[in-house]
Amino acid sequence: MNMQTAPRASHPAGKPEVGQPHTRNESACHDLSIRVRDLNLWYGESQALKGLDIDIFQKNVTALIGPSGCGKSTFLRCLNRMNDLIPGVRIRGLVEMDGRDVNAAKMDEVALRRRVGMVFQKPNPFPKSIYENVAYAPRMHDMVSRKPEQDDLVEKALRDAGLWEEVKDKLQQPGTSLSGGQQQRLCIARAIAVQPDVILMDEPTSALDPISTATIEDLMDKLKSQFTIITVTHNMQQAARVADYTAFFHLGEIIEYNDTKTMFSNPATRKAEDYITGRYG
Ligand SMILES: Nc1ncnc2c1ncn2[C@@H]1O[C@H](COP(=O)(O)OP(=O)(O)OP(=O)(O)O)[C@@H](O)[C@H]1O
Repeated sequence: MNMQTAPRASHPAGKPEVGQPHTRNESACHDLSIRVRDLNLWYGESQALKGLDIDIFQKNVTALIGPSGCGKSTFLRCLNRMNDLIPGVRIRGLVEMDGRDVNAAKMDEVALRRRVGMVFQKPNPFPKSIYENVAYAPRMHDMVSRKPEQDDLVEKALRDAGLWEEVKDKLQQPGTSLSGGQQQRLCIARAIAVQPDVILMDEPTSALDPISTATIEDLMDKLKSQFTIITVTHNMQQAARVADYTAFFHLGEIIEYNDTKTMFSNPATRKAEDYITGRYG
């Protein structure tokens, strides 16, 4: 890992105050993908995110960990404005992607969601063929005009998602006819087909068997050369295996954020240590 790109604690001398996130040195931000400052979110009267500060780096895997209900999925949805679809949600604070305010009135939400793909816990292919699952969005975004171009794009996305060899002879079969692990790779192919900058993954392997899980983890490792990946996981071994950086959430706050190796070998806060070692949550 390039240490210049590693997140540094805002308190490099030692342990930060509990509740005070580590954030990266702002002077070296050439590889920054997402910058979040003082992000707060309320569902009605209930505050789910409290003053989040975090920098997320391009072409790395960042894992979001923490006990159930601490705000990981809510935070993920702030990055592609999916919370806008939930009635009663109020958001205050800054989310910048490549220097542009995601919540600005002039931000085109459709364009934003093209740049920020999402993969969910439960594989959710469209009720269409394998081919159409991948081809649909690029066509909608006018990324392809001719059929051969579209065929190439579908093949590339399926290859990049590690699924091509398994489906190349049955592209017209329904996406739902695949196994759960294959469906999840199809959803990843669908997400990457529009060439996003960022892929959000919300517990992408929690519905999968260990072999499919390992396949997706290997895939994440490969895909990070092309995409910035942010993943929510309850599986500590998975975070340790796949993530370059890890953020520990607790009760709507980011308590600790660091490179994964440091987070798992030498957590700076007691809460993160207790969670990682299974003494909490
Ligand atoms: N649509 C919603 N309406 C109201 N409250 C919500 C909504 N979604 C989430 N919440 C609340 O916001 C808080 C954070 O939830 P969130 O789903 O973001 O946590 P999480 O860390 O992803 O949890 P889990 O690990 O169980 O998926 C919880 O208290 C939850 O009940």
